[in-house]
Amino acid sequence: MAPVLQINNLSKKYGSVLALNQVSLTVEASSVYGLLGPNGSGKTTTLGIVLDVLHATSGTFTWFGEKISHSTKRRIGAILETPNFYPYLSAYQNLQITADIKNVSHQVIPAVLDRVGLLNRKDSAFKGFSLGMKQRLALAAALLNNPDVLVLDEPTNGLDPQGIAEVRELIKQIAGEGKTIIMASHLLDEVEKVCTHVAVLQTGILRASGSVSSILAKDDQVIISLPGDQQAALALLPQLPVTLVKTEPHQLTLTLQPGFTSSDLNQAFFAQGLVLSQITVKKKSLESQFLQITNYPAP
Ligand SMILES: Nc1ncnc2c1ncn2[C@@H]1O[C@H](COP(=O)(O)OP(=O)(O)OP(=O)(O)O)[C@@H](O)[C@H]1O
Repeated sequence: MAPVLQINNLSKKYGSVLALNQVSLTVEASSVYGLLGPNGSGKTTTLGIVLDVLHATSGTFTWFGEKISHSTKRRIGAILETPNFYPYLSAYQNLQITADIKNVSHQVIPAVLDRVGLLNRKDSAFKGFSLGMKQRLALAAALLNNPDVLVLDEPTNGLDPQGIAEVRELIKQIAGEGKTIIMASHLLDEVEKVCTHVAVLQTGILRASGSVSSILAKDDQVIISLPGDQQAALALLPQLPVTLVKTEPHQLTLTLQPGFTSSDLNQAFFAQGLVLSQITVKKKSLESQFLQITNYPAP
């Protein structure tokens, strides 16, 4: 099956500013793909190009293996900026207008409002909605034509903690129904909580991409507690695919080479008659990984 979105060597210049520099990435079906990067790194530019709002200076992209067209656009729901709903009209009336623009039957509106948890507020005026409710209505509008993929630019920007939690939960639920989601975010924590895959952009350059878990898994540290003979443990380490990071009384901190798990480590010690009282895997946070990828000084 063709990927949902394939981007090949995309570049974009605004005058002398190179906003995107030869970016390539692949978004597979049913993933929640985060475009992560600081302000000005090219996230919105990337989304604008693939949604046909901006023109690339060079490079190509395909949706579902095809060039963008009316029929591929029908399979994409997007929120690039907070939509301009009419403040005095109700949620339902606003969606009627969007449905007419999208040429979708009004019959789907109650189900879509229910989907985003706003059915009980369908007759309330938009102007009285909280920011989180407004964003959920925007998601409802994007879902009206039952797209295969949702494209969201900073979907929780400006929301309070409750609104953030609501919108994140909703995105996860929508993803759980098999839809692909592509979202730009400058929030590491958000990408870590919501996304399955991530591309890290910095000044228009793709610094890293892959599954969030594979990026997080790099250089995980394992802390082992040894009530017994530490010298025997230290003597065993050179025979194992591990690197010793720190030695403390009754405790060693190690990194494991790919493919060698903490349970393999436990077994290797046990086979030598060394019993570990505790193994703790300390995952490298996405933040420290991100800082390393972008060469920012660690805090
Ligand atoms: N219309 C424009 N004209 C000139 N430069 C632009 C324009 N739009 C974006 N840029 C520049 O292109 C670069 C990438 O901007 P872009 O908005 O894509 O980044 P971003 O990662 O989405 O950032 P943010 O999170 O701040 O929206 C920045 O240097 C920005 O100043």
